Amino acid sequence: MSETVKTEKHGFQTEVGKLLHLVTHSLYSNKEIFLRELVSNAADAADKLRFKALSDNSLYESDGELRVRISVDKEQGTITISDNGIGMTREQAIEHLGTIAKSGTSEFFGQLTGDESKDSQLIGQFGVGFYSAFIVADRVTVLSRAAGHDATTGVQWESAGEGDFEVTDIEKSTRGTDIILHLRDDEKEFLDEWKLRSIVNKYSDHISIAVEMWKEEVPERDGPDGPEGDKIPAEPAHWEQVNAAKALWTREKSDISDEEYNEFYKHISHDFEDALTWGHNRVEGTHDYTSLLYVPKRAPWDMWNRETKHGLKLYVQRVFIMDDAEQFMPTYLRFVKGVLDSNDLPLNVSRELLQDSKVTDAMRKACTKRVLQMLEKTAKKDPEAYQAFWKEFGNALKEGPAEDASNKEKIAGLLRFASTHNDNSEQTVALADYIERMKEGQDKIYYIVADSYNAAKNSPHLEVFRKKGVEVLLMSERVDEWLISHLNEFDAKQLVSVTRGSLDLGDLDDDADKEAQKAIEEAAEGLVSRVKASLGDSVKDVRVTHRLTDSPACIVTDENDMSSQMVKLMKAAGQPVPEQKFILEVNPEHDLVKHMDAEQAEDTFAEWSQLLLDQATLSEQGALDNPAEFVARLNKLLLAAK
Ligand SMILES: Nc1ncnc2c1ncn2[C@@H]1O[C@H](COP(=O)(O)OP(=O)(O)OP(=O)(O)O)[C@@H](O)[C@H]1O
Repeated sequence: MSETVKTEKHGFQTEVGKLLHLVTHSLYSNKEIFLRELVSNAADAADKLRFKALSDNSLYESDGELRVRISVDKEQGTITISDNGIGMTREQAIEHLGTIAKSGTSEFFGQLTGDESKDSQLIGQFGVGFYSAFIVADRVTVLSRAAGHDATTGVQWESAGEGDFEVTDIEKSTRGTDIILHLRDDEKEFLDEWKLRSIVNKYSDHISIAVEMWKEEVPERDGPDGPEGDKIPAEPAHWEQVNAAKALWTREKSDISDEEYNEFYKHISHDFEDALTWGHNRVEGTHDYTSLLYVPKRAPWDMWNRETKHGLKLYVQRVFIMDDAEQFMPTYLRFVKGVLDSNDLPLNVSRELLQDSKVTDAMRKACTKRVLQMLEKTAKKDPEAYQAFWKEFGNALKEGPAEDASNKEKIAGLLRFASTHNDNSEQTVALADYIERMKEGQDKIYYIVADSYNAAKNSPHLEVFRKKGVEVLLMSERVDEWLISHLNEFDAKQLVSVTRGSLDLGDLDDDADKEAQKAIEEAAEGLVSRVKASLGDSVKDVRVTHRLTDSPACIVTDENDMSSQMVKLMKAAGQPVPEQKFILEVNPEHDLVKHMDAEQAEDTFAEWSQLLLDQATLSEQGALDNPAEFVARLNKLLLAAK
């Protein structure tokens, strides 16, 4: 019976096609990373096998020495990266090498601009993995056989990196995967063994499995005493280990260079850029573990995608257990990458077991603290780098006070805001900076939350603060209202909204100020009760303002009511919200209010009152329930004033 070799053609998932196009057209400035990516995959395949073999030792097939081998064939113009890791079945090869499993992939491709330099940076954040092979190869052949499967179940996967790939059944006696790169004509420089060796050294030293390269036979040679002396014996051709093959985190901190830390970071994160900062710690005592945690420079493209996996790489006694162990990092620090190697957890630990383990809790607390300390250190030592971090990750950190009450004060110390102090939209002001600049007699931190930076900056509520030279934090991100509802104080100073409740400037107002306010209030009693009578139920209250100097009126949220920003957020989330009523504050010193006060006809006075309320609502909320009615009323009063 003749054997049938089943060959099938498959189209790539659309996104893979796009990714391949970008890989071949945008990544030419950093070609050598293909080796890092493929060796990384080989090391991952070894890790996965080691993990599976914990419960089924036969998977090693009496070959437990896991390694990656790199060889070149100058005549064929190929480089082969060969591992004896977990391998792939035919179905796995089709799925893993023909589709991208990450959620949100199509959104990612939607972000691409067509501008090659911008896009190549984006791909860096996306991670190209296996497809980086096509940077240097115009054809890639993958031969694989899954551990524990029969030699006849091997698969050959082949593609020229365009629309499709071909898979064929093959026999493969050895377990694992060979990736054969048929180099493009202009990439033949990578056939040079010394070049290849130096790239492997650069990228693979910290990888825990051996990376080996073929060393040709060295014939017998003369020794130091020349042709008459002893000969140096011939060295037969052999596979030579070219990396240290010691997991980086198991080494002494003092022996590891920044470059090595960064290479390892790129290995675990697939980032193209160096990390911003990292912390490497060995903990002994009640718990015994090593953590190596990195803060990236740039936010991943899918940081705001709820389904994105995040978390640390978990090892137990140096055996890889799982990727994306999210139990060790709170969500607001989801951008942290790294490795955790525990000596306390059992080797058969599962995600479920991690969920309610005391060991997990302790490590999570400690890792969270470490990251916050790393950030504090960066903020202190390198404010510029911290500012760059804040731009990328600030909005994630702002989720911290709500999620992690025990570290609230620490997180608050790391927050940065725009403020009236520098009067620009850059978020650079720390709460500690604010406190340092507080006025004599000031005991509170004042802030405003509005829909946009401009709305916050120009809000009438700031008038009195500007007049007195008191700084106000300007907040306008969606997450700010959420943040501020969980952050009531910092360094024992209360955080107070300038648009809420009655304004209490405490000792910022001196006795003369208070006297003057009292006099104005008394003089305006009649005016206030007229406005109250004409607006009736549409407001919660009417009173004389102490916040305004230039505007005629403003609306204020009552102390215990939900802020208007929060109402908007809840509405947007489809949640039921109570009807909102505001307190109208009027400024009797303003000419418009004086003019209105002098109006004898009650119905015209009522029109003015409504106009005042609408104006104040507009400048606070940016919209009115019935804008046409407002315009009609305004026109009527303008015409009457002719
Ligand atoms: N040498 C290999 N041995 C076994 N499986 C492999 C090997 N190389 C790739 N794969 C499989 O192909 C999948 C896709 O690889 P690829 O490098 O594109 O992405 P990834 O490693 O999953 O993701 P990322 O690179 O972003 O971490 C891998 O997840 C793995 O399942």
